[in-house]
Amino acid sequence: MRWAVLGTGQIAHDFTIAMLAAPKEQIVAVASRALERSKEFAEKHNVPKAYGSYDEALEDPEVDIVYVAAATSCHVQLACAALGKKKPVLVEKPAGVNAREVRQLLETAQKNDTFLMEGVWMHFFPVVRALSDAMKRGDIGDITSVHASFGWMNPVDVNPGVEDVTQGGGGLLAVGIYLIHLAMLAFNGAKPEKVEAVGELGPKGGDVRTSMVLGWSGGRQAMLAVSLRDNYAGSAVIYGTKAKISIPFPFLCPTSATVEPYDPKEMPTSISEGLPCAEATTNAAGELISNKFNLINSAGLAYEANRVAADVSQGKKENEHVSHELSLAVIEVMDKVREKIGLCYPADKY
Ligand SMILES: NC(=O)C1=CN([C@@H]2O[C@H](COP(=O)(O)OP(=O)(O)OC[C@H]3O[C@@H](n4cnc5c(N)ncnc54)[C@H](OP(=O)(O)O)[C@@H]3O)[C@@H](O)[C@H]2O)C=CC1
Ligand SMILES: O=C1OC[C@@H](O)[C@H](O)[C@H]1O
Repeated sequence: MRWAVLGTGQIAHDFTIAMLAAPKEQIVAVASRALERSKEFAEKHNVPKAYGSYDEALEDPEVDIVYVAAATSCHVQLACAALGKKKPVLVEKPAGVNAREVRQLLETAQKNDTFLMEGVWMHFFPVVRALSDAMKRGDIGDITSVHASFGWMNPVDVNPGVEDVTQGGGGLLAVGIYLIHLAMLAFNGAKPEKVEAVGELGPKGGDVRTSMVLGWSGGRQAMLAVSLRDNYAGSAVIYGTKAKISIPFPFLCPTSATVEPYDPKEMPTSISEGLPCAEATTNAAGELISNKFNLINSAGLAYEANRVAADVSQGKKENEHVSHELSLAVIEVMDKVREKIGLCYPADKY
């Protein structure tokens, strides 16, 4: 498939590099609000076309599919514009800043009968798929609780965007989303019935530390924490009645996990799967690119891109693991968390 990337930031770079490990996929265009930025990006990554506006990329008949990699605050507008042109869309997480935006996006995809998926790449890691299968088989027993965290010390002066409310920033939407997805995966996709949260807002308005306790029927719980001010462990444990699953850092893009039965007669099982980008992958200039990602394990973005391309080729309109229903359920939980911690986005006013 021929992809256009909208945006030239950290994840746009990482996705473009990761795609070198997806030989059937081609990035044919990159678009930015500023032509000099898309030109620079195109030169660096050997992308044939550079556009100085997002709209130009959407008008390009040689673009089969659009990856919305711009700031969260413009996801809905850009993704709806692409869907309006009948271009299938992979939109970075979160798909929108609130449930109203995500509903609008899902309705636009349905109205245009065009593929849409929110880029919660965690679901496409082979380790996550294997764990999901193990849970469905009952290897862990009945799941009782999930404990997970992710956090880092964001240098706010250098990277204000990630916590800036005007860009849809804040720890909850940036990373808390994965925590909620993991918990819902463990509880077979069910939405929590109770949502409690404590949060702290930073100087750019976004939350910089949020802890959530989610409750499901039968006393099942998830204890989830995100921080942009502390190096949290970034690991996860899923407890069941027969065994526990441990996913080490970085749980949201994992290359390993362990299933440990409580019965001492049973042996623990290790699951591991390396990243798709081969050590020797090079760019057009023959330089090694495998160590040039901005973010951890970004090579795994190829898993997601391959799956999306396969779905689109098969005429699907949504993905089975990150369904429209799941995207909506998770943003509804995040809306409730935001209410508890007093986090508002400009788009909440409309
Ligand atoms: N899946 C994953 O692992 C990750 C996903 N993300 C998600 O990707 C998205 C982008 O994040 P990231 O790449 O880190 O962010 P960056 O700040 O690095 O890049 C964002 C890009 O968005 C474009 N943009 C459009 N409108 C605006 C605006 N009003 N303000 C600022 N930038 C704007 C800019 O491109 P230009 O100026 O060229 O138009 C900019 O380069 C977010 O939604 C984030 O949640 C982020 C990191 C990891
Ligand atoms: O989406 C994300 O996933 C990976 C993290 O390292 C990153 O900061 C976050 O935005």
